[in-house]
Amino acid sequence: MPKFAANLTMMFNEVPFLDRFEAAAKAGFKAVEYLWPYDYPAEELKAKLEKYGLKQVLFNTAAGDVSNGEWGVSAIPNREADSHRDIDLALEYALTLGCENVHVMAAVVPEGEDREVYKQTFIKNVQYAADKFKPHGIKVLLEALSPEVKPNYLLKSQFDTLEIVEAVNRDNVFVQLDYFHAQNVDGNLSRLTDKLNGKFAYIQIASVPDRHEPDEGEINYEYIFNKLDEIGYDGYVGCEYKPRAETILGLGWFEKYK
Ligand SMILES: O=C(O)[C@H](O)C(=O)CO
Ligand SMILES: [Mg+2]
Repeated sequence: MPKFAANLTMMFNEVPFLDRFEAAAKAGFKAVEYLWPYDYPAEELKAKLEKYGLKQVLFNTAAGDVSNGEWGVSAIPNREADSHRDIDLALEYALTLGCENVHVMAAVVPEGEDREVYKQTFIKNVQYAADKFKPHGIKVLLEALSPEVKPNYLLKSQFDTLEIVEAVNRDNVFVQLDYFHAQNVDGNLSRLTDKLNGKFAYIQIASVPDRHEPDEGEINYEYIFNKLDEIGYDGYVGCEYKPRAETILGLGWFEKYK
């Protein structure tokens, strides 16, 4: 049976971020993910995790200058210093929070820029992250994002991500398989899961097309969860969805997995 993590960036928005740890624990979650921890001292977040008996299972490297269209810097040429600074900071937070997975964000490739240069830049920076994280048992996760969510992001298809994972050639680098993006871009989720088996170490879920709870839309998540059990997937499943209404009202799907 999958192990679920509440995404505190997208869920429980009824309360301020620091109160979402309690809300997630009260709702029955034992693990949490969120996009970025950097607005808070790591020790403050660690105290929340300990108080509510939660495991931190994922967060991202910094997004960069979002107001200027950035969504990750580790694939941007001539920004290696920023990338390594973000990776080092992520390592500090991961060690304090006891988090074993860090999603190293790539970058948006502006129109007219050479995607190949961005790709080669990303490979080198991911190797840096992998080598820094390895001694601490921390995995590097790489994720493709659908153009609907993030136009011109370097990684679009799950196979773009797999190509980078294989080129990086480190044993602690894996695909972060977000079925919402995978359905929007690649489809054929059952066969995709088989093809990526052994190459992914983290899953995220949301309905398609509306990115809500996994009990609606075109993905049969009950079937997917059974498939993950069949292949022996023992990682986490992040609930990276926008609740239709108040979060707790949409958690009926979760009852049987608590
Ligand atoms: O948006 C997503 O699906 C990613 O998981 C993320 O955290 C930032 O793009
Ligand atoms: Mg995701």
